[in-house]
Amino acid sequence: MATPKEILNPLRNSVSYSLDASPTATFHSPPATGSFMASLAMRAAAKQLKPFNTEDIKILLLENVNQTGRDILTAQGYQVEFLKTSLPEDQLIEKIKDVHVIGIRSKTKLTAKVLQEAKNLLVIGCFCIGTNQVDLEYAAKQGIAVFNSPFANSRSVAELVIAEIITLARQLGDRSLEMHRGTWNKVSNKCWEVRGKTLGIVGYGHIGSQLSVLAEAMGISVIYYDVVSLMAIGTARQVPTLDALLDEADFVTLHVPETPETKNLLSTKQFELMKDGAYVINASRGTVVDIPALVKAMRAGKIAGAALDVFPNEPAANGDYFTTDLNGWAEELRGLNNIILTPHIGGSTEEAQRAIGIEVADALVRYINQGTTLGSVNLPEVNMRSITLDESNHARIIYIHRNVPGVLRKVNEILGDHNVDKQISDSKGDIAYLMADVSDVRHEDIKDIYDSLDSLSSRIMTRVLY
Ligand SMILES: NC(=O)c1ccc[n+]([C@@H]2O[C@H](COP(=O)([O-])OP(=O)(O)OC[C@H]3O[C@@H](n4cnc5c(N)ncnc54)[C@H](O)[C@@H]3O)[C@@H](O)[C@H]2O)c1
Ligand SMILES: O=C(O)CC[C@@H](O)C(=O)O
Repeated sequence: MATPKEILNPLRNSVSYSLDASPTATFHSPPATGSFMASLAMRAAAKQLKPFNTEDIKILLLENVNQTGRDILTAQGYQVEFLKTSLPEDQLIEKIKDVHVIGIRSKTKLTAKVLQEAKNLLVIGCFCIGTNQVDLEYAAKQGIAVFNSPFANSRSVAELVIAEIITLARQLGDRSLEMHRGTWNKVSNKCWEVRGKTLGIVGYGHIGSQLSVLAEAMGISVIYYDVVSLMAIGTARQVPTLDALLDEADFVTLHVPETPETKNLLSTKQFELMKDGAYVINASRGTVVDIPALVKAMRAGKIAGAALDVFPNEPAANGDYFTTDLNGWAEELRGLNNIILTPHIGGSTEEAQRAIGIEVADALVRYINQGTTLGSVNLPEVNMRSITLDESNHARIIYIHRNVPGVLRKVNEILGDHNVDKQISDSKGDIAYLMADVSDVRHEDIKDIYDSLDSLSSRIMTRVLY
């Protein structure tokens, strides 16, 4: 009968080999820890190997990523450094140099300049919806996967916008401020019910469509404009152009991504096209509204109120000032009536942040441990069933490469001497992602395979998991 030590050996053995060339090259299973019975129970329950040395994985989490995400990552045995704020570029460059994983939210700018310093970086987790803060193309060219949480905070944003629609229609912000200052000002002039009014939603995606349902429940008519043709929910109606929406809507709310096309989507011309006394809500990205033009339109009485949750330049941390140093028009904005200014809190609820923490951390673990790219926003989505504990001499080869002719032939020449159990390859633009599970491989074989793949001219990143 096998001794406890022998039973655990297959896991332990896999720790003994590593390549010096690159920390991204080879990962292997963690040593078994804890009592024998506990380890045995774990083995029996676990279906998947964790094919790498977890202690080697360094993760930097910025911007107060939720505890749920931190717990999942630390439970894997990764070295997790956690900071509540984002970092200025020079400090970010210093920190990113030796980490394998970085977790951010909307404020950390991962530009090409920053990413080119990240020599060990495997994967970026955006613990939010937006990925505009990351140079996705550059990351893909370096073989760095990017994951986000595409809809875990959509409902929170939609609920905030509902609150803002009523708050603006009833001038609640101003009344509350007056009371805080000791002034009683009971007015009904230009205060409205929302029932029977028209909400114009620009961008009918996850958030826009949620909002549509909530708004209709309050007796609001919904129209929407989107660059793609989308099925209307309830009695909402798609309109063919932004101008058509602006012409009809009492409230205009923006739910588009930050792209070159959405920059200043609402500017002087668009405000002129809107109904007199209409309202503007922006909880998408700060660049989507031309704020100086909004200030003018509000001063002229054309726009009766606005709610802004996002700004072109946002402070790095709580407690930082929101001043003209950051955005030249900050004082003018603050001086307006019936304007709600919030510090990018659309997705900031306990529910959303917990769900995002779990979703993104799980995606990171899957990618680190198994190479699965399902849900990646910049690499082709490739998934294969996990290597199981019964398959102790198997290795998973991951070869991220330039999508040029002849690569698969060369890869298969290298893998040809081995038993390839499964193989899958997919491409996205110039980048291709190949995953192959090879059985009956010895440590020497793994090194040969790694070295041979890594020397191909098409190589972007090679990883071997076992
Ligand atoms: N304030 C916050 O805290 C917060 C929270 C979550 C998301 N957001 C922002 O909201 C944006 C929208 O989120 P989502 O989950 O609904 O995204 P989504 O991708 O589900 O929907 C976006 C929609 O916008 C449409 N679109 C793109 N360009 C357009 C254009 N030029 N004109 C009209 N429509 C256009 C798309 O076709 C899509 O249907 C995100 O990109 C993010 O920047 C902000
Ligand atoms: O939490 C954040 O920082 C970003 C929230 C939101 O803008 C998103 O993109 O999900």
